[in-house]
Amino acid sequence: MKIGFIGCGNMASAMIGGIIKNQVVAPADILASAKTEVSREKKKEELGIAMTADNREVAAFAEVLILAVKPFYYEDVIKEIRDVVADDTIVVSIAPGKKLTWIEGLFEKPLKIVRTMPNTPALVGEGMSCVCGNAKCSSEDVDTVCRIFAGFGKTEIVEEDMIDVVVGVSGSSPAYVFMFIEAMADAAVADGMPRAQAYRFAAQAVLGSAKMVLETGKHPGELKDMVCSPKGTTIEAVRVLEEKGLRSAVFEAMKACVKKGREV
Ligand SMILES: NC(=O)C1=CN([C@@H]2O[C@H](COP(=O)(O)OP(=O)(O)OC[C@H]3O[C@@H](n4cnc5c(N)ncnc54)[C@H](O)[C@@H]3O)[C@@H](O)[C@H]2O)C=CC1
Ligand SMILES: O=C(O)[C@@H]1CCC=N1
Repeated sequence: MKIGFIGCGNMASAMIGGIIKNQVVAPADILASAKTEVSREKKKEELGIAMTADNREVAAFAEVLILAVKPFYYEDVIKEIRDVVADDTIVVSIAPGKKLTWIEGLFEKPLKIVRTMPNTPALVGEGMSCVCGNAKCSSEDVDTVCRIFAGFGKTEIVEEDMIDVVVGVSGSSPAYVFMFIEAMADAAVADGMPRAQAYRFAAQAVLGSAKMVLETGKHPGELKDMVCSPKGTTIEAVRVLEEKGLRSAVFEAMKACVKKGREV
């Protein structure tokens, strides 16, 4: 299977890294485009794939074509490539807000379009993404995209409306989690821990906690209660987090994120 990426920024690089590491396809079966010679050389070296300046070359090469530019470039890119995209190519969007009908309309011919929402932990094989195909896609086409995305993490099929929510809960959420890790590490540094060690402790605590949610099936509140010893240290931290509005801050942040995605 030939996979093409139009644009090779943060998200495409994370996906390509995961695809290669997990041997979903060989590096020779991936072609990506980038605008500048400097970034083409950098990505060639970093990812070991072929790079081109020509989006139309990528579009003609790909059996699965991933549009990995910012949402506001979608219109120009689709207009540039639409006459070289073969009728049976699976076109994959990773952009928030750009609806299947809008993308279909721009191609001006019936095509298989799949909307997805990945996240950057794809780079380490721990991505979370969703997938939603248009009416032209068979279940095999959707499976093909799921297989690619499963190469760099977990993936679930959703209804299109749910993609806006996925943007908030997994597409963008690594940023909030990194902020949380950074904040915990800052506090540890303030108490005397060397910074590199503080990142290791904070990040491993987040990783282990996430695994407990996924692997025990217990309610997060129950897992929290298991950490809070009576008259102990943790309940003091919980009290302050509630007082400072952690839950409300996360809730409001995600509402703003999802709203922005709907407006794109
Ligand atoms: N960064 C993330 O965590 C996630 C990003 N996304 C989506 O992925 C897409 C890409 O986002 P990022 O990788 O973060 O952005 P980015 O800015 O890192 O990468 C986009 C790349 O596209 C290139 N580009 C722009 N116009 C181009 C053109 N006409 N032809 C070829 N290349 C062109 C840019 O030079 C840049 O390298 C966006 O639609 C974004 O919403 C989705 C989920 C997560
Ligand atoms: O910030 C953004 O717009 C993209 C979409 C989801 C994560 N990053």
